[in-house]
Amino acid sequence: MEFRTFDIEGPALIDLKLLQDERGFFARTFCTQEFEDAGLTPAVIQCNMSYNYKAGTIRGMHQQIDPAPEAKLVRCIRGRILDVIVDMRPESPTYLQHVKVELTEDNRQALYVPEYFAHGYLTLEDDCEVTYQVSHAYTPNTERGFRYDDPAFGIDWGREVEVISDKDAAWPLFAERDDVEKPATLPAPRQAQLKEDA
Ligand SMILES: Cc1cn([C@H]2C[C@H](O)[C@@H](COP(=O)(O)OP(=O)(O)O[C@H]3O[C@@H](C)C(=O)[C@@H](O)[C@H]3O)O2)c(=O)[nH]c1=O
Repeated sequence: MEFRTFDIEGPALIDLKLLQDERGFFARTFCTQEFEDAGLTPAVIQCNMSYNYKAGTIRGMHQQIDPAPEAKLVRCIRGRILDVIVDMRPESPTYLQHVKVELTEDNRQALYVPEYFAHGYLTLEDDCEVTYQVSHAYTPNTERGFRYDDPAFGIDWGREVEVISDKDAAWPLFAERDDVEKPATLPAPRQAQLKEDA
């Protein structure tokens, strides 16, 4: 695997190393040692899959807080998604900034989502399937959610959202909440860059 990092501390974009032969290829998709060497949390407690009928379906933005924070490794195995994470660590110099990547069945990339980040994705085609492994058992009462279109994040999703759960449509806006740490002035929204592109 090849790990690329962003100018936000923590997340990583992971490329597979394909070992090709006449049958096709072999690739390692997860390795405790390689994750440790790259400074990522390697715990896998649960593996999940979600399927989406329609392009324009959004899930998120979801965050697990203490005492059950989750690191995630997200991969799109069918179709194309826009995967977005927001730095929700108040002590971070990049608090409220986001990472946005396109994960597709063709690029086979995975996004490593560190603990405390909010995560969401938008399908760019019909019939998208996403798998992700998580570092903590699902704990519904530590889930916190944010609006995908929250002006505090300023995420450009690039297309209309057509399908959203009632739960995700109803999250309160960052500016109106009392369960988050608010800076005296909200920073301008910013999308992180891959280090090699910065
Ligand atoms: C996430 C999850 C949900 N569920 C249940 C709760 C509910 O009945 C049903 C659907 O849940 P949700 O609507 O929360 O599913 P979904 O919107 O797909 O939630 C997921 O969104 C993405 C963006 C993430 O980052 C994931 O961690 C997870 O939060 O599945 C579990 O039983 N175990 C789980 O681990």
